[in-house]
Amino acid sequence: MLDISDLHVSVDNTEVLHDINLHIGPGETHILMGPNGSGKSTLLKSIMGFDAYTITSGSITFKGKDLTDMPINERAHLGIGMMFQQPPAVSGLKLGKLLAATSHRGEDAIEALAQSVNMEHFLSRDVNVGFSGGELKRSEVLQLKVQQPDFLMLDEPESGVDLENMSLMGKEIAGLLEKDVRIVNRRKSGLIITHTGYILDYLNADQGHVMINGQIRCHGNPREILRVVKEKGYGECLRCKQI
Ligand SMILES: Nc1ncnc2c1ncn2[C@@H]1O[C@H](COP(=O)(O)OP(=O)(O)OP(=O)(O)O)[C@@H](O)[C@H]1O
Repeated sequence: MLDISDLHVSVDNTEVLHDINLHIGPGETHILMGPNGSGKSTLLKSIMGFDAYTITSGSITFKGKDLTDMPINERAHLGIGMMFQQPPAVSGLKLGKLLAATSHRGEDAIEALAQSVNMEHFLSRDVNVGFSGGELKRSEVLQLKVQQPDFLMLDEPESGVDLENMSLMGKEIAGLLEKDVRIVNRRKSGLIITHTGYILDYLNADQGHVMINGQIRCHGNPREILRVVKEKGYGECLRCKQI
């Protein structure tokens, strides 16, 4: 589904990502870990196609199509969706209007989806304006439920979410990734950035990757990576090729 080859990305003329290679097949969920400032969000935003992130060499291919010169809206149309670490607030635009404008769903269908994540009272509020940390994340999940992307990128879905809401979020994200569908029939894929690994309590991930200083330095079993990082820190990921 997603193929990244020899990717180099610059921000403000400074190279942030160096020689990234990543393959995510249909139905697979991958976890991305790494220290603060190592380039994880930069990778997600480069895949989404934000202007500030310049691909200086290498390629990103999604469903066989080269994304390099494709605008964000076309990438979203092709099936890429993203939950931001810090979603932007949009004054003057109601959440309900945004959801109606970005989908073919009617008011009743949007209301039902909003109820499923306890967000029905937020449809008449400006997008993300004054939302609490947990409300922001539920708003992002709601937008993804409306979009139903084939490839989900989640940037720290656990941050700012209380335990009760984490359970709701975890189950919703597992649903978006079709974890209830048999693996041979599952088509939805995901790439999830996590520092804590709490999301792994709600869904199985197939692969884990560790990014350090703009390079993916380690691949392996996500839970094993989490255990080693908790016990020994990211330095261990530089010492071993494969956890
Ligand atoms: N728009 C930008 N302008 C300048 N520098 C940027 C920009 N975006 C990212 N960077 C820099 O690129 C580096 C990687 O940032 P990024 O947000 O990708 O890290 P991260 O691994 O997601 O970190 P964290 O775990 O703290 O969220 C950082 O040094 C950051 O300051």
